[in-house]
Amino acid sequence: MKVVHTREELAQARSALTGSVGVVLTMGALHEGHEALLRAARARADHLVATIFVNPLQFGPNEDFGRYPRTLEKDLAVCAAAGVDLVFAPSRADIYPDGEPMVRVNPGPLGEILEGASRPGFFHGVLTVVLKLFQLTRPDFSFFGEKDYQQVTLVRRMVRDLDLPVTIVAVPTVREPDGLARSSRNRYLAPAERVAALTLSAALRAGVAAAGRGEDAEAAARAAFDGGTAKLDYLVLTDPDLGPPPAKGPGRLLVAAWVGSTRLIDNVPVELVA
Ligand SMILES: Nc1ncnc2c1ncn2[C@@H]1O[C@H](COP(=O)(O)OP(=O)(O)OP(=O)(O)O)[C@@H](O)[C@H]1O
Ligand SMILES: CC(C)(CO)[C@@H](O)C(=O)[O-]
Ligand code: BAL
Repeated sequence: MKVVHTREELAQARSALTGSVGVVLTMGALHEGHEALLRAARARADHLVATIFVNPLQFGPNEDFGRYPRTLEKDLAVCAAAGVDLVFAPSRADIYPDGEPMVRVNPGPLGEILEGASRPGFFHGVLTVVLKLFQLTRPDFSFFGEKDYQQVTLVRRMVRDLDLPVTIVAVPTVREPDGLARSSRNRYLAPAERVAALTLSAALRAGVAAAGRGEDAEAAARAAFDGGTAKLDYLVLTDPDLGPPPAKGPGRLLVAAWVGSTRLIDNVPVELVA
């Protein structure tokens, strides 16, 4: 496995890769969710590239950019075990040599709802760095987790609207045995918060069960959300493209909540029966 840090080193290493290239973009602190993306990519492409970069552009001024876990040595061991051929772990100056970019990707109206409403500018920052990392790594395939459902929805939309030559593959959410969606931010949780965090996935399960009985999935999920020490940000039923929910057919149930000072998100597919 080759590890490169600068865009020049990356360009050289990338041009040596012949055949198809699958890229997994991460912010590091790798866990089993990332490993699932790496496995899916390994199975689909001739070469596997992973990027590790905590993108300052997608963090708000009061968010956790400073304390976001940075565990490069461990991450490299995970990548090596997963069969990664090339890791790109750039510095801030490598990605943003002129400081903050003046030109950014505008995610449009879907970028202003849900995560975008709670984290203003978040999807401008995400899509801008995703586009830059696509330009630098030139993937045939790129793999994103459904845990960040709005993110993969917007990345697909960017690829379509801007004619990017890459196929986006969404990978189902990997969970802890008790249902909590794996996330790098779970490590912020104190033991009591770790218990409280279970209310996100429990609420979603209640919504899915209610939908199966022909009941209101969103109302049931809200009723099941235990606001003990968790504070609900949003809990919304949509269609698979994040539009208004259909009366019948596939939908998506999405939740975000604060558990102490940690903000967690989760979502599930839900089949609506009229
Ligand atoms: N539990 C999971 N299952 C599947 N994919 C995941 C999971 N967690 C993260 N991913 C995916 O891994 C990629 C990199 O995500 P990132 O490095 O931000 O990890 P994260 O655990 O989502 O961290 P954060 O705590 O910032 O949400 C994204 O495509 C993300 O959706
Ligand atoms: C896609 C991404 C790597 C862009 O910084 C990030 O948002 C993430 O890790 O999900
Ligand atoms: N996992 C999405 C990136 C973020 O929350 O900043």
